[in-house]
Amino acid sequence: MLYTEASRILQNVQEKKASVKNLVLSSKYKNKKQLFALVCETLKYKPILVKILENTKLQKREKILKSDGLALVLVYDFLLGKGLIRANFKFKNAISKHKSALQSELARLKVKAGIILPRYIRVNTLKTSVKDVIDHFKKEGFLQQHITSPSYESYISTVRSLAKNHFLLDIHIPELLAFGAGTDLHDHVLYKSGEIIFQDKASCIPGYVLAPPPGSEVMDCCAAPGNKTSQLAAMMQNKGKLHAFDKDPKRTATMVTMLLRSGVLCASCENIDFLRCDPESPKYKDVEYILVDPSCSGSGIVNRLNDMTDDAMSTAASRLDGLGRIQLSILVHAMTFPKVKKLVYSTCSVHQRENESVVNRALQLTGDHFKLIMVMKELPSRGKELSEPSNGFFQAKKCLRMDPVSDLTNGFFVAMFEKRKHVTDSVKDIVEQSGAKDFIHFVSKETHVKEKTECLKSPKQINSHGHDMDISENGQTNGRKQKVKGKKNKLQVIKQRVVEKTNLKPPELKSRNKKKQKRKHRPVTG
Ligand SMILES: C[S@@+](CC[C@H](N)C(=O)[O-])C[C@H]1O[C@@H](n2cnc3c(N)ncnc32)[C@H](O)[C@@H]1O
Repeated sequence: MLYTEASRILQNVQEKKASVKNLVLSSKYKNKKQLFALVCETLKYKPILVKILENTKLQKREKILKSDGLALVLVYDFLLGKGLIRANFKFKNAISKHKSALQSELARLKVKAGIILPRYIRVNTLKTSVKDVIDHFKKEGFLQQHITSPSYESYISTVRSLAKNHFLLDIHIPELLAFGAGTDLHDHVLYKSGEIIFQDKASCIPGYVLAPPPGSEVMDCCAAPGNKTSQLAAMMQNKGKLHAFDKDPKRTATMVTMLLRSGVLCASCENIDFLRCDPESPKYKDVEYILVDPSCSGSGIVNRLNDMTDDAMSTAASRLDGLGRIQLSILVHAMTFPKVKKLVYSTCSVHQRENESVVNRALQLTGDHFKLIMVMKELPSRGKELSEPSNGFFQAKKCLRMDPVSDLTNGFFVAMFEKRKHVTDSVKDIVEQSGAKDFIHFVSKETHVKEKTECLKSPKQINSHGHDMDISENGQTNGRKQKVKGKKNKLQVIKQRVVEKTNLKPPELKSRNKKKQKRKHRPVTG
């Protein structure tokens, strides 16, 4: 029923009869969340699924798959979704007979798009040593490869040619091993015991360059599921204090489990919104190192097959601007912690709006209190200059970009800041004067309301309590709709106040400085 219903909806969407949302809501299928997700994901991957169907001639071979919609949803779920666990025998059989043809066609298309990455593992030095792990793999028959010359080209070509049972000790990150693409170590004893951690090379760089020494006090603002947190703890040799925050309760719980398995003892995990965390609190008065790795569009992540899909949603300018606003508030908020001296900002996005633009604005909003530090100058992919940097001194080249084609990692961005030594004013005052504090306050509220609204709009919430709900025409429950309306009104009031006080609409803060200098600051509350 799920697959036939999803197929019917796909067909209707194709014929432009109605929107996915309306078709799902009017469907008789009970689990709207499941149906909505299946249709949306199939649509997202449609271009690659169509190619797979054409090249394997599946529809000609299996009469049951004559309908395009049904073939698409089944192949999607088999290759990229939940693996047809909800399908009946007829459907499962029709697809699994062609398992190897389908899988190799998917792999072939990935290779063609040049997006096959090696399998990177980070050795967890809290539990073992690089030497012991290498010896372990060698004993199991894996072959260690070595680069033939110290050049980056030689390194990349060695990584590119790694076979499944080959591995290389990375030349940049000392605890990192690269294995040939397709090496599956999920059942490996070292993974299960937390001695090795799956972590893309690019994602190891923020922690590596932040390099908190043992005994230091560190903050990981957006920490779950905790890969970078455990790396930071390893660099600190479990000595010192590591505050790990995440606002998502489920992800925080996953992080706690993951950190326990990794032998992390110096971290305290809190399920909180970092924007509501008070920099003046005595709890954080000694924090000197901060990692800011906020939510982003994920457009750099290769496994999502972004290059091969029509993922217009993820790149819509308005969505990127929204993300950029949140990322900027988190970064600037982190900069206001009184003792911070080194700060790293990272995303797995390829968009300037989430990367260089955020860095540029953060520098602007915090006066000359922070300077950009060159991130790993030995790596060739650098930040991209903005066409219109809003201040003169922004040097994008100091930031690092990692690129799937030239660096064999996910697309990634890293910027590093250092607090200037000569500054005497507190960054908090500067941020208040520049209007950024009002802005952060606004974004925090806006995100909160948006999240509530999104929850209501999504079919997930319609069914989430497991009982029939009073679904109105547009799919929202009447009582909950009222509540959101109330929250939205409240947000409008806050926005109005920010606009009145700052004479601009968040996030356009450029002219704020001049105007603010003429007036005395009155912080916005509420
Ligand atoms: C890119 S992920 C972090 C990945 C993590 N650093 C790692 O390496 O495993 C971003 C995380 O930020 C969290 N997040 C987003 N906004 C936040 C906020 N205002 N306060 C705390 N956590 C936040 C999200 O819940 C998400 O888990």
